[in-house]
Amino acid sequence: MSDAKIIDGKATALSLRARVAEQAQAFADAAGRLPGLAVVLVGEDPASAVYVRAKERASAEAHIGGTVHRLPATTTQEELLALVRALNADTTVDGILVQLPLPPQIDAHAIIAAIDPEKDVDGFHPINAGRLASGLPGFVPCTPLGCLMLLKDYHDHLAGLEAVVVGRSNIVGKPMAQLLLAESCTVTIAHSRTRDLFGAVRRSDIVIAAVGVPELIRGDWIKPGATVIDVGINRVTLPDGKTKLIGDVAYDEAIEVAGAITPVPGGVGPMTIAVLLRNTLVAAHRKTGIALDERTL
Ligand SMILES: Nc1nc2c(c(=O)[nH]1)N[C@@H](CN(C=O)c1ccc(C(=O)N[C@@H](CCC(=O)O)C(=O)O)cc1)CN2
Ligand SMILES: [Mg+2]
Repeated sequence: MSDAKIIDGKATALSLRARVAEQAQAFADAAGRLPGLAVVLVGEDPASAVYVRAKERASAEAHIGGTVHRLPATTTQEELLALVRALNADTTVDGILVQLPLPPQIDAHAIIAAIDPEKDVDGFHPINAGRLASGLPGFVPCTPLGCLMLLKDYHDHLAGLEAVVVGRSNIVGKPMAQLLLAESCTVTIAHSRTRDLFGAVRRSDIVIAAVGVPELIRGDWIKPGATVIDVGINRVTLPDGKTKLIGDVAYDEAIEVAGAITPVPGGVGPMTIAVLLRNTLVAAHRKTGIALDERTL
Protein backbone atom coordinates (compact mmCIF):
# COMPACT_ATOMS: atom_id res chain seq x y z
CA MET A 1 0.00 0.00 0.00
CA SER A 2 1.33 3.37 -0.92
CA ASP A 3 1.33 6.11 1.67
CA ALA A 4 2.95 8.89 -0.37
CA LYS A 5 1.33 12.29 -0.13
CA ILE A 6 0.14 13.37 -3.57
CA ILE A 7 1.18 16.99 -4.09
CA ASP A 8 -1.79 18.80 -5.63
CA GLY A 9 -0.21 21.40 -7.92
CA LYS A 10 -3.57 22.33 -9.37
CA ALA A 11 -4.92 23.38 -5.95
CA THR A 12 -1.74 25.26 -5.01
CA ALA A 13 -1.79 27.04 -8.40
CA LEU A 14 -5.44 28.04 -7.97
CA SER A 15 -4.77 29.51 -4.56
CA LEU A 16 -1.75 31.48 -5.88
CA ARG A 17 -3.88 32.72 -8.81
CA ALA A 18 -6.53 33.92 -6.37
CA ARG A 19 -3.93 35.88 -4.36
CA VAL A 20 -2.54 37.40 -7.57
CA ALA A 21 -6.07 38.39 -8.68
CA GLU A 22 -6.67 40.21 -5.40
CA GLN A 23 -3.34 42.09 -5.57
CA ALA A 24 -3.77 42.86 -9.28
CA GLN A 25 -7.11 44.50 -8.54
CA ALA A 26 -5.45 46.56 -5.80
CA PHE A 27 -2.69 47.51 -8.27
CA ALA A 28 -5.31 48.62 -10.82
CA ASP A 29 -7.04 50.76 -8.18
CA ALA A 30 -3.74 52.48 -7.38
CA ALA A 31 -2.24 52.71 -10.90
CA GLY A 32 -5.38 53.30 -12.95
CA ARG A 33 -4.55 50.36 -15.22
CA LEU A 34 -4.18 46.58 -14.98
CA PRO A 35 -0.75 44.92 -14.82
CA GLY A 36 0.09 44.22 -18.49
CA LEU A 37 1.49 41.00 -19.97
CA ALA A 38 2.47 40.67 -23.64
CA VAL A 39 2.65 37.07 -24.86
CA VAL A 40 4.29 36.33 -28.21
CA LEU A 41 3.54 33.11 -30.07
CA VAL A 42 5.39 32.37 -33.32
CA GLY A 43 4.14 29.54 -35.51
CA GLU A 44 1.61 26.77 -35.04
CA ASP A 45 3.16 24.34 -32.56
CA PRO A 46 -0.02 22.74 -31.14
CA ALA A 47 1.22 22.39 -27.54
CA SER A 48 2.44 26.01 -27.51
CA ALA A 49 -0.96 27.16 -28.82
CA VAL A 50 -2.65 25.32 -25.92
CA TYR A 51 -0.28 26.85 -23.33
CA VAL A 52 -0.73 30.36 -24.74
CA ARG A 53 -4.52 30.05 -24.66
CA ALA A 54 -4.26 28.85 -21.06
CA LYS A 55 -2.09 31.88 -20.21
CA GLU A 56 -4.61 34.20 -21.88
CA ARG A 57 -7.50 32.73 -19.89
CA ALA A 58 -5.62 32.68 -16.59
CA SER A 59 -4.46 36.29 -17.09
CA ALA A 60 -8.00 37.53 -17.67
CA GLU A 61 -9.22 35.71 -14.54
CA ALA A 62 -6.42 37.25 -12.45
CA HIS A 63 -7.03 40.85 -13.61
CA ILE A 64 -3.84 40.82 -15.68
CA GLY A 65 -4.35 42.71 -18.92
CA GLY A 66 -2.42 42.58 -22.14
CA THR A 67 -2.26 41.11 -25.59
CA VAL A 68 -1.26 37.90 -27.36
CA HIS A 69 0.78 38.58 -30.50
CA ARG A 70 0.37 35.65 -32.91
CA LEU A 71 2.97 35.65 -35.68
CA PRO A 72 3.32 33.26 -38.64
CA ALA A 73 5.86 30.41 -38.61
CA THR A 74 7.77 32.24 -41.38
CA THR A 75 8.51 35.27 -39.15
CA THR A 76 12.15 36.37 -39.44
CA GLN A 77 14.46 37.05 -36.52
CA GLU A 78 14.51 40.78 -37.40
CA GLU A 79 10.69 40.94 -37.39
CA LEU A 80 10.52 39.27 -33.98
CA LEU A 81 13.29 41.53 -32.62
CA ALA A 82 11.34 44.56 -33.85
CA LEU A 83 8.24 43.39 -31.93
CA VAL A 84 10.27 42.76 -28.75
CA ARG A 85 11.78 46.27 -28.99
CA ALA A 86 8.33 47.78 -29.43
CA LEU A 87 7.07 45.90 -26.35
CA ASN A 88 10.13 47.03 -24.36
CA ALA A 89 9.18 50.64 -25.19
CA ASP A 90 5.45 50.23 -24.44
CA THR A 91 4.84 51.71 -20.97
CA THR A 92 1.60 49.71 -20.51
CA VAL A 93 3.53 46.42 -20.87
CA ASP A 94 5.00 45.20 -17.56
CA GLY A 95 5.89 41.67 -18.63
CA ILE A 96 7.01 40.13 -21.93
CA LEU A 97 6.93 36.41 -22.66
CA VAL A 98 8.05 34.82 -25.93
CA GLN A 99 6.64 31.29 -26.02
CA LEU A 100 9.28 28.58 -26.61
CA PRO A 101 10.18 26.71 -28.73
CA LEU A 102 10.72 29.14 -31.61
CA PRO A 103 10.92 28.12 -35.30
CA PRO A 104 14.40 27.04 -36.46
CA GLN A 105 15.23 30.26 -38.40
CA ILE A 106 15.10 32.23 -35.12
CA ASP A 107 17.90 32.27 -32.54
CA ALA A 108 16.07 32.03 -29.20
CA HIS A 109 19.12 33.31 -27.27
CA ALA A 110 19.16 36.52 -29.34
CA ILE A 111 15.44 37.08 -28.75
CA ILE A 112 15.68 36.47 -25.00
CA ALA A 113 18.69 38.80 -24.77
CA ALA A 114 16.65 41.57 -26.47
CA ILE A 115 13.90 41.52 -23.81
CA ASP A 116 14.20 44.28 -21.19
CA PRO A 117 15.40 42.32 -18.09
CA GLU A 118 12.91 44.30 -15.94
CA LYS A 119 10.06 42.94 -18.14
CA ASP A 120 11.51 39.42 -18.41
CA VAL A 121 8.76 37.63 -16.45
CA ASP A 122 10.05 34.26 -17.75
CA GLY A 123 13.36 34.95 -15.98
CA PHE A 124 15.33 33.64 -18.99
CA HIS A 125 17.46 36.74 -19.71
CA PRO A 126 21.18 36.21 -18.84
CA ILE A 127 20.93 39.21 -16.45
CA ASN A 128 18.18 37.46 -14.48
CA ALA A 129 20.03 34.11 -14.61
CA GLY A 130 23.08 35.93 -13.22
CA ARG A 131 21.04 37.65 -10.52
CA LEU A 132 19.62 34.29 -9.42
CA ALA A 133 23.10 32.75 -9.29
CA SER A 134 24.38 35.77 -7.32
CA GLY A 135 21.51 35.86 -4.82
CA LEU A 136 20.22 39.20 -6.15
CA PRO A 137 16.55 40.09 -6.72
CA GLY A 138 15.36 39.60 -10.29
CA PHE A 139 12.93 37.31 -12.06
CA VAL A 140 13.06 33.55 -11.53
CA PRO A 141 11.83 31.15 -14.25
CA CYS A 142 8.23 30.10 -13.62
CA THR A 143 8.52 26.31 -13.59
CA PRO A 144 11.40 26.02 -11.08
CA LEU A 145 9.91 28.71 -8.82
CA GLY A 146 6.64 26.75 -8.91
CA CYS A 147 8.53 23.57 -7.96
CA LEU A 148 10.13 25.38 -5.02
CA MET A 149 6.72 26.61 -3.84
CA LEU A 150 5.40 23.03 -3.93
CA LEU A 151 8.46 21.79 -2.02
CA LYS A 152 8.04 24.47 0.63
CA ASP A 153 4.44 23.33 1.19
CA TYR A 154 5.84 19.99 2.34
CA HIS A 155 9.11 20.93 4.04
CA ASP A 156 9.47 23.51 6.79
CA HIS A 157 13.22 23.43 6.21
CA LEU A 158 15.12 22.46 3.10
CA ALA A 159 18.56 23.30 4.52
CA GLY A 160 20.97 20.39 4.54
CA LEU A 161 18.79 18.08 2.46
CA GLU A 162 20.34 16.17 -0.46
CA ALA A 163 18.69 17.22 -3.72
CA VAL A 164 19.19 15.93 -7.24
CA VAL A 165 18.06 17.82 -10.32
CA VAL A 166 17.90 15.49 -13.31
CA GLY A 167 18.20 17.73 -16.39
CA ARG A 168 20.31 20.84 -17.06
CA SER A 169 18.14 23.08 -19.25
CA ASN A 170 18.27 26.87 -18.90
CA ILE A 171 14.48 26.86 -18.36
CA VAL A 172 14.27 24.33 -15.53
CA GLY A 173 17.36 22.37 -14.47
CA LYS A 174 19.93 25.13 -13.97
CA PRO A 175 17.62 27.66 -12.24
CA MET A 176 16.12 24.86 -10.11
CA ALA A 177 19.59 23.91 -8.91
CA GLN A 178 20.32 27.56 -8.04
CA LEU A 179 17.07 27.86 -6.07
CA LEU A 180 17.82 24.70 -4.08
CA LEU A 181 21.37 25.88 -3.43
CA ALA A 182 20.00 29.18 -2.15
CA GLU A 183 17.88 27.11 0.28
CA SER A 184 21.11 25.45 1.48
CA CYS A 185 20.41 22.05 -0.06
CA THR A 186 23.34 19.90 -1.17
CA VAL A 187 22.66 19.85 -4.90
CA THR A 188 23.66 17.40 -7.61
CA ILE A 189 22.86 18.31 -11.22
CA ALA A 190 22.56 15.09 -13.22
CA HIS A 191 22.09 14.73 -16.98
CA SER A 192 22.41 12.33 -19.91
CA ARG A 193 26.18 11.92 -19.37
CA THR A 194 25.97 11.25 -15.62
CA ARG A 195 27.62 7.90 -14.95
CA ASP A 196 25.72 6.84 -11.85
CA LEU A 197 22.27 8.39 -12.18
CA PHE A 198 20.74 5.65 -10.03
CA GLY A 199 23.20 6.44 -7.20
CA ALA A 200 22.58 10.20 -7.42
CA VAL A 201 18.81 9.70 -7.20
CA ARG A 202 19.01 6.98 -4.56
CA ARG A 203 20.83 9.19 -2.01
CA SER A 204 18.53 12.20 -2.50
CA ASP A 205 15.83 13.49 -0.18
CA ILE A 206 14.50 15.65 -3.02
CA VAL A 207 14.29 14.50 -6.63
CA ILE A 208 13.49 17.01 -9.39
CA ALA A 209 12.97 15.16 -12.67
CA ALA A 210 13.23 17.51 -15.67
CA VAL A 211 14.86 15.45 -18.37
CA GLY A 212 12.03 14.78 -20.86
CA VAL A 213 12.43 10.99 -20.96
CA PRO A 214 9.17 9.16 -20.16
CA GLU A 215 9.40 7.20 -16.87
CA LEU A 216 13.22 7.20 -16.87
CA ILE A 217 13.32 7.27 -13.06
CA ARG A 218 12.01 4.03 -11.59
CA GLY A 219 10.42 3.46 -8.20
CA ASP A 220 13.32 1.44 -6.82
CA TRP A 221 15.70 4.38 -7.51
CA ILE A 222 13.85 6.54 -4.98
CA LYS A 223 15.07 6.86 -1.39
CA PRO A 224 12.20 5.83 0.92
CA GLY A 225 10.35 8.94 2.09
CA ALA A 226 11.90 11.26 -0.53
CA THR A 227 9.93 14.12 -2.11
CA VAL A 228 9.61 13.68 -5.88
CA ILE A 229 8.80 16.63 -8.17
CA ASP A 230 8.15 15.48 -11.73
CA VAL A 231 8.54 18.26 -14.30
CA GLY A 232 8.28 15.89 -17.29
CA ILE A 233 5.30 16.28 -19.63
CA ASN A 234 5.65 13.51 -22.21
CA ARG A 235 2.77 12.71 -24.56
CA VAL A 236 2.89 8.99 -25.41
CA THR A 237 0.71 6.93 -27.75
CA LEU A 238 -0.99 3.90 -26.23
CA PRO A 239 -1.56 0.59 -28.12
CA ASP A 240 -5.20 1.65 -28.81
CA GLY A 241 -3.93 4.81 -30.57
CA LYS A 242 -5.03 7.18 -27.81
CA THR A 243 -2.45 9.50 -26.25
CA LYS A 244 -1.64 10.09 -22.62
CA LEU A 245 0.63 12.45 -20.63
CA ILE A 246 3.27 10.82 -18.46
CA GLY A 247 6.14 12.20 -16.46
CA ASP A 248 9.85 11.46 -16.21
CA VAL A 249 9.16 9.30 -13.13
CA ALA A 250 7.40 5.91 -13.12
CA TYR A 251 4.60 7.26 -10.92
CA ASP A 252 2.87 3.96 -10.00
CA GLU A 253 6.20 2.58 -8.75
CA ALA A 254 7.50 5.75 -7.09
CA ILE A 255 4.30 6.37 -5.14
CA GLU A 256 5.01 3.15 -3.21
CA VAL A 257 8.36 4.49 -1.97
CA ALA A 258 8.24 8.30 -1.94
CA GLY A 259 7.07 10.44 0.96
CA ALA A 260 5.41 12.91 -1.40
CA ILE A 261 5.10 13.08 -5.17
CA THR A 262 3.62 15.33 -7.88
CA PRO A 263 1.32 13.71 -10.46
CA VAL A 264 1.44 14.36 -14.23
CA PRO A 265 -0.77 16.09 -15.21
CA GLY A 266 -1.90 18.21 -12.27
CA GLY A 267 1.44 18.68 -10.50
CA VAL A 268 4.09 21.13 -11.69
CA GLY A 269 2.38 22.18 -14.97
CA PRO A 270 -0.37 24.34 -13.45
CA MET A 271 2.21 26.12 -11.25
CA THR A 272 4.07 27.40 -14.34
CA ILE A 273 1.15 29.61 -15.38
CA ALA A 274 0.30 30.72 -11.84
CA VAL A 275 3.91 31.85 -11.28
CA LEU A 276 3.88 33.70 -14.62
CA LEU A 277 0.94 35.77 -13.33
CA ARG A 278 2.78 36.29 -10.06
CA ASN A 279 5.94 37.47 -11.84
CA THR A 280 3.88 39.88 -13.99
CA LEU A 281 2.24 41.35 -10.89
CA VAL A 282 5.69 41.78 -9.31
CA ALA A 283 7.04 43.40 -12.50
CA ALA A 284 4.17 45.91 -12.54
CA HIS A 285 4.82 46.90 -8.92
CA ARG A 286 8.58 47.21 -9.37
CA LYS A 287 8.15 49.36 -12.50
CA THR A 288 5.63 51.75 -10.97
CA GLY A 289 7.11 51.81 -7.46
CA ILE A 290 3.73 50.78 -5.97
CA ALA A 291 4.45 48.73 -2.84
CA LEU A 292 3.84 44.95 -2.80
CA ASP A 293 4.85 42.49 -0.11
CA GLU A 294 6.19 39.78 -2.43
CA ARG A 295 6.37 37.28 0.47
CA THR A 296 2.55 37.20 0.65
CA LEU A 297 2.51 35.65 -2.82
N1 LIG B 1 8.39 31.18 -22.74
C1 LIG B 1 8.14 30.00 -22.18
N2 LIG B 1 8.04 28.91 -22.96
C2 LIG B 1 7.80 27.71 -22.36
C3 LIG B 1 7.64 27.59 -20.95
C4 LIG B 1 7.77 28.76 -20.18
O1 LIG B 1 7.69 28.74 -18.92
N3 LIG B 1 8.02 29.94 -20.82
N4 LIG B 1 7.30 26.39 -20.37
C5 LIG B 1 6.86 25.29 -21.21
C6 LIG B 1 5.39 25.29 -21.55
N5 LIG B 1 4.47 25.85 -20.57
C7 LIG B 1 4.34 27.19 -20.51
O2 LIG B 1 4.70 27.93 -21.36
C8 LIG B 1 3.56 25.02 -19.83
C9 LIG B 1 3.65 23.66 -19.83
C10 LIG B 1 2.69 22.86 -19.18
C11 LIG B 1 1.64 23.44 -18.50
C12 LIG B 1 0.56 22.63 -17.86
O3 LIG B 1 -0.30 23.17 -17.20
N6 LIG B 1 0.55 21.32 -18.05
C13 LIG B 1 -0.55 20.47 -17.59
C14 LIG B 1 -0.94 19.52 -18.70
C15 LIG B 1 -1.41 20.24 -19.91
C16 LIG B 1 -1.77 19.30 -21.06
O4 LIG B 1 -2.77 18.60 -20.93
O5 LIG B 1 -1.04 19.32 -22.07
C17 LIG B 1 -0.11 19.67 -16.38
O6 LIG B 1 1.08 19.34 -16.29
O7 LIG B 1 -0.96 19.40 -15.55
C18 LIG B 1 1.55 24.81 -18.49
C19 LIG B 1 2.50 25.59 -19.13
C20 LIG B 1 7.62 25.30 -22.53
N7 LIG B 1 7.66 26.60 -23.12
MG1 LIG C 1 5.07 3.64 1.34
